[in-house]
Amino acid sequence: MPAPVLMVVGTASSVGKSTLVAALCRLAARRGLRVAPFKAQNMSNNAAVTADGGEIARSTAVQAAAAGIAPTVAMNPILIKPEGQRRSQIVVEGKPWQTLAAADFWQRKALLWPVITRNLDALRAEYDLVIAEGAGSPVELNLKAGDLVNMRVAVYAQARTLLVGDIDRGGIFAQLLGTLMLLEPAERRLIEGLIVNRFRGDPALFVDGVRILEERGGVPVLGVVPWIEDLDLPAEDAVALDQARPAPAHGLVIAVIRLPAIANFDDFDPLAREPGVTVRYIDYPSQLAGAAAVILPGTKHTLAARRWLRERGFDAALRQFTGAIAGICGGYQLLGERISDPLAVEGAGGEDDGLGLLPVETVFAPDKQTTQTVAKAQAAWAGAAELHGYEIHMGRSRRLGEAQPLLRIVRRGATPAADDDGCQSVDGRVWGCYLHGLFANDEFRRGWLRQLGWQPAFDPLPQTDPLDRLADQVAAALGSPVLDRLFTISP
Ligand SMILES: NC(=O)CC[C@H](N)C(=O)O
Repeated sequence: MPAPVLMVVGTASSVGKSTLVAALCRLAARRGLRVAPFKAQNMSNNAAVTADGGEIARSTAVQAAAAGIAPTVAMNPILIKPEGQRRSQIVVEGKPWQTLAAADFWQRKALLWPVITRNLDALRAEYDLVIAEGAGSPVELNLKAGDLVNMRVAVYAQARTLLVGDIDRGGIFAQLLGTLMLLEPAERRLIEGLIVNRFRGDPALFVDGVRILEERGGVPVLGVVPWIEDLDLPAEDAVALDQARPAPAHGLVIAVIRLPAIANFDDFDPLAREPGVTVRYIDYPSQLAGAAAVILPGTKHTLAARRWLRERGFDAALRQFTGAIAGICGGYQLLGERISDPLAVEGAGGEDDGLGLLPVETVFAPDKQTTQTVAKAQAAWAGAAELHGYEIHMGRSRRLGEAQPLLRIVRRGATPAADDDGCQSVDGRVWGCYLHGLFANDEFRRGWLRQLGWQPAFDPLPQTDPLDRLADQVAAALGSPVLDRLFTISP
């Protein structure tokens, strides 16, 4: 018997589906179930790399961590990575498939349905329970014919389906009842209940709301989940950056330039978590004022980001900036002298000068490098500990002349390596490399921060795993009888 599927769909994107799936994964795992997350298709430039070098959405990797398992490409068989200008790289089962304009993807989508069912079936054969996540709203009526990720998956798996709405953005009745109304009868029958997410204040004040939803909707409200402050999980996509309130500038300020098609910006979450450090996402050179360092993050479209930096006046501003300058992956490529994409691997390709802050040249290759990578830093401040991170890039960079590397790669996946990566200026003030996840390494992160003048005011308190905190809150909101029912695996 294939494992049952529990599915979470939402009334819109960013209503909290991913977080709820992560919470349910942790709660099911706590009950001893072997549980796996699944999202048929995700659109995000925040990616993770699996042990065998496949690329999947970061949010799915977080859900796998919540389930206590290592992520695999089966859990997110299709990942769409937008490059801007309505083009995206389509990653299928962890590897780039094609780079397509939106209209062409729409034409070719149907080819991908067997990929989705094959991977979902495989998870259902391996685990006791699969918790699947939809995308956006399941009733975008104009897009429904091409659906690969919402009710088509629910119907295929006959999934018990939860519909989540976000009360914080308002219109909760229209969100939930409107969505129910627009589902086809065969889809509607799969809806096991509603969840009201992000409720601020006392849920006792919403009892009338619950009654009205149940009367009008004809399905139970399974829980009113409170607004959870500072959850600190990696954001699913760059929408989160637009919603983030500007952080008050106190202590040491690190500016991160919000490049077009910004990728893997959760690289900087560990910096923001340090006491006395503020990470400020910036759009204009004037916002560099007061920053001790500036970071150029990854980007899915390096040459487009290059032009954007020039247009915004960042070239001169970065030359005049006296603090530290760091670049990760696409950001590292941008710091170099030259960027060439002769095969138009990204966008329309072409070539351009880089910012000229590191003696490095980058050429794009048709094959993508995606690996979990272990390295050692070649800078005294960074300490001697092994650094664990991951690489996701099409570009290959080489140092010019006598330039110093930043890292010595010692392992990629299971394979020992002995390559240099990255580059640092002679005075160490400017550096870049390909390793995402670098700042999650404590010795490296704190070493760099100390270089910038940071002195931890106090040792950070050991924190409870945010996934446990999240799971506890969701468990309290849903209650044991509901969870017992949702996690019943034999009919
Ligand atoms: N993750 C990244 O920043 C990727 C950088 C660049 N777009 C490349 O593929 O090489």
